[in-house]
Amino acid sequence: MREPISKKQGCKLYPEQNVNGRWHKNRYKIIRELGWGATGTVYLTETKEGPAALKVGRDAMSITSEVNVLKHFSKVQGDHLGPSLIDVDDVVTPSGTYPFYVMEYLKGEEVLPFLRNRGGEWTGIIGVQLLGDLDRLHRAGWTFGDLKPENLLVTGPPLRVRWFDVGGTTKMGRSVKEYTEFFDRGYWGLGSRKAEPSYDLFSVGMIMINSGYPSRFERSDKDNLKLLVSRAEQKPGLKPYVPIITKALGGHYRDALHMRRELAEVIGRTHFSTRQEVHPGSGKVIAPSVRKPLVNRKSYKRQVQKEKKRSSGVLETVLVASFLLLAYVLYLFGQMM
Ligand SMILES: Nc1ncnc2c1ncn2[C@@H]1O[C@H](COP(=O)(O)OP(=O)(O)OP(=O)(O)O)[C@@H](O)[C@H]1O
Repeated sequence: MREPISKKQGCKLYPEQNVNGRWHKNRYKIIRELGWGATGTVYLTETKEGPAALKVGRDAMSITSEVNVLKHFSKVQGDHLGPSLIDVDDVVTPSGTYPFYVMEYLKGEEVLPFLRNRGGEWTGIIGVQLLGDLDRLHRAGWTFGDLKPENLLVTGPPLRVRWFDVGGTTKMGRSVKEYTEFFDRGYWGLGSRKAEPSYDLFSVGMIMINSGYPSRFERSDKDNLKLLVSRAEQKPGLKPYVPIITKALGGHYRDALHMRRELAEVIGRTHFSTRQEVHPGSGKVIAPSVRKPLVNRKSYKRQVQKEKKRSSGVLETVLVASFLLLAYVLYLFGQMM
């Protein structure tokens, strides 16, 4: 006898089971469970068009509310805000009738492991991508609410952060529907749970801190802003972003674009600036590593002659290095768009 995939949800689906939509008559073959949350269980399924994710819920109300958010997202902007919606229907099983929806299957890497294996610039790049998406969402009158690494995936190539679990998305001005303490400014005593842009920007700051502290940490009884900033300062990968994190946690950004612009500037300044120096004799650009101290006139002349001989090689190296750097910068900036 087959074992149910999951016992946590009302409706149990099995590998190889076919789910037949009651109204639209589409058929979905269940492959395996992807995960489960408060409103239902998500399965990987096979459709005529390829793999998809099917979420079956316990009650129609929460499923309808998620479907409405996904529909709204697709109107807000093409393809980054949440998975695209494919179908909405009911399935009839021996234990009852359950609502389900089918969405784009997001295949990718979890954000924290992704960042752990890359340089600090990627923390900024993921932040820039996220802030661009948040800006579109905010301008449409919504806040994401429960923004945390567990609700994000890095898909690609091209590498792109994507969101799922839209259950916490809340209309501006209301109280956020769902939150997770570490990313919630209310928990840290640094603001209210009112759904507004600064609520999500606080969470972006906390996601950046979380990238340096994967196991997270608890609040203190005293000044939590000071605690969070000092934690960020202790991680070399986060250090360049400390002024931005501080402003986000303090609620000083008026919108996501403002924070995005400053973050992009810091990435450019910190990770892609090269200190080039000009050789006093030849006037050519030399890399800092080949520069030698000039002691007196004789040694200076000798050094100039030596440098002249070496300069064509150095120039070549500098050109190749600059070209590679430029290619890398263009690649990374391409990822931010
Ligand atoms: N479109 C998708 N593509 C791939 N995996 C998905 C997709 N949607 C959800 N998942 C997986 O299924 C899990 C459960 O998702 P779901 O949105 O139901 O709940 P949650 O975010 O874990 O919890 P809650 O709804 O309680 O906040 C996710 O953690 C993710 O691993």
